[in-house]
Amino acid sequence: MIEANNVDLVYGDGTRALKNVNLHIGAGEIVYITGHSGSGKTSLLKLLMGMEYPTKGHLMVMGQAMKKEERHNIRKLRRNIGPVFQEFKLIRGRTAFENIVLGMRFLDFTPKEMEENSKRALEKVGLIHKRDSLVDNLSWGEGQRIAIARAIARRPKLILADEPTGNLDIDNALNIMDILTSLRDESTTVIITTHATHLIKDKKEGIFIQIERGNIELERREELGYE
Ligand SMILES: Nc1ncnc2c1ncn2[C@@H]1O[C@H](COP(=O)(O)OP(=O)(O)OP(=O)(O)O)[C@@H](O)[C@H]1O
Repeated sequence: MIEANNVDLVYGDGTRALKNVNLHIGAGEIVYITGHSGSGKTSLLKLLMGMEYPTKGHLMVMGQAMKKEERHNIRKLRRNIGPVFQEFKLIRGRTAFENIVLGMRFLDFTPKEMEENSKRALEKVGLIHKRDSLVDNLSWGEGQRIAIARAIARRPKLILADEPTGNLDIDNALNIMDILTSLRDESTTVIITTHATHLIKDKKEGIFIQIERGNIELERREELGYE
């Protein structure tokens, strides 16, 4: 699913945001990335989405080489990626349902599939009762859950969530974490960044990656034994 070999990311002003990153992440994994503010978490997700390109090294995402010359193909690859970023940019003046459907446009879904996928996504985030509410009237936490619904309704193979719990209170934050963790299945990989390590301390399976100053300092893989 993701193969990074000796990847560096240097921004235009010379900031070396990622240094020698090596990563091997398979399909159906759950990955938690932690690190202090400015450590490089968002930069890593930007590389995985093709919003930035490696300055050095090789990066493959779902079989696609992530480099500038491949821009056209990377645009197609994005159809299989569900981003959940902190500024979740819901479209005001529209309902929760409309926002989710708008996230599926241009993706070859039939109207019936759009309807069914949106309904399933709203159920998954526990907000089916807000289907016809204007997003303007939702709480911040509800808005974030609609943003997750919008990302998953497209049935992406890779979900990238950047600080998805923002400044939510602990109960809401844990709820969002649980929803995101539950999206992982055999074919769907979920990657979540957070600076709030207490939100993942009870997670018993997954790949735990710690980034500091652009370096991957620690990588731990935990598998849950099935009885
Ligand atoms: N477009 C840019 N141009 C120059 N430097 C940048 C750019 N974006 C990020 N940086 C720098 O790269 C480094 C890593 O930033 P990044 O946003 O990836 O960190 P982060 O771990 O996501 O931080 P936070 O938790 O605060 O969001 C920081 O030093 C940041 O200032």
